[in-house]
Amino acid sequence: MISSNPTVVSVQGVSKRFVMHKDKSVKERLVNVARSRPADDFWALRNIDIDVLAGSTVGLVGHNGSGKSTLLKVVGGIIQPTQGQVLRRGRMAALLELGAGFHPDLTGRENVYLNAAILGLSRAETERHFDAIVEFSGIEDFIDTQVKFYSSGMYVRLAFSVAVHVDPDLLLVDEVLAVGDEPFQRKCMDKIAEFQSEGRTIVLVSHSAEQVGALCDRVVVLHAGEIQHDGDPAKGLRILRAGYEADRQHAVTVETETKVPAVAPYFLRSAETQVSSTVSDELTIRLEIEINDPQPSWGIGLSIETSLGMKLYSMTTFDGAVQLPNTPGVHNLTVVVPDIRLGAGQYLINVGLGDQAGRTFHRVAGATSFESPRDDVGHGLIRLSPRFQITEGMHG
Ligand SMILES: Nc1ncnc2c1ncn2[C@@H]1O[C@H](COP(=O)(O)OP(=O)(O)OP(=O)(O)O)[C@@H](O)[C@H]1O
Repeated sequence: MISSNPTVVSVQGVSKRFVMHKDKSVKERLVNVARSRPADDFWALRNIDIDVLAGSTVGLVGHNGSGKSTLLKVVGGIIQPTQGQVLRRGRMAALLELGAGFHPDLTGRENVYLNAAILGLSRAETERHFDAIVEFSGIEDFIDTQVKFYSSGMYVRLAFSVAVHVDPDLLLVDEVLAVGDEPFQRKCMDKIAEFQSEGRTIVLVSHSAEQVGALCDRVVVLHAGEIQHDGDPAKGLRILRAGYEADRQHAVTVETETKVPAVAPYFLRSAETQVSSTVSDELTIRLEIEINDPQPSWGIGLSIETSLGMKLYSMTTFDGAVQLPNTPGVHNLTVVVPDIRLGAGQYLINVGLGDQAGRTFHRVAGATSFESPRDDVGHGLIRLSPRFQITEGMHG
């Protein structure tokens, strides 16, 4: 394992151009031969600089088509950059796309040997790991079947199993893990956690904010082939969500443009959240609200959701008959939620300002977020502190 030089991967000024052939039909293509129509260039990556340090887990996130898989393939040396270079150290194992790496006509067993050899293991080393590889994959009964008869889940099981048993310094994982069933995904997550504790380096592409939030210590957000954020995972996921939300709001705005007043009567200027570490599980939400044009009634709606968008709770001040100020100016409001016992992870708070008639003045999805600390015992959506009582002497 690498320890002397902390950089395992260095992506330097990488850009990747694809040539897009837009001809749609054979006929069109035949017609265009004569005219030799110039192809369109498409830059999937632009000027990417990333140094991945040993022992870190980097998540590549972004909208569809933002360049995540292309970047991972460039890191893995599967495709060459058009500009710039990638330097890598140590043994790498990559799970990039379904189908890559295995030969369809060979059996699972033969592919394990072939794959391990490509990844740099000797035959003797592979033999030593073989049983563990097959056992982890859980496809013992099909190990002597040609892999072209495998289901995509069986395929990923075996490929992941090989990848994690060849002692890689660097593991690259694309969305493929999403193909496995839930128990296997769980197993993969445990394996990845084990890799992390062993100080190995992981770069993964995922659409699951929950997975990225739970696993990564660094998040790179790609947008149209460029780095939009590189660093703090919670912030990266917020930026990603804000992007989704901007797209959604843009769609809404286009629809309702004429109905939105230039100055909202009520406007959320800022929101922040704190989880108190001294008072157990107390959540404090601070809102800064600007009142421009007082209306007969107004209220605040709050909801809490997981980073994956599962709504856990929602309320409005109408439910609680809360007295809110209603004079023009900026007002600071604090909401204290005692005893919020959520499992480890990141949670988002959506804030909406509206009236009882159902009008919305201002709504901000993911206005603020908070991190619930890791629990000592177990894991889940809620935080529990189970106590075990052993009752002895029951058998007389
Ligand atoms: N071989 C290729 N030839 C031409 N264009 C390509 C090729 N591979 C990728 N692209 C284009 O490059 C862009 C980035 O693709 P990429 O697969 O890296 O995106 P992504 O962020 O992984 O997307 P997704 O979330 O949909 O998997 C896309 O617009 C895609 O159409």
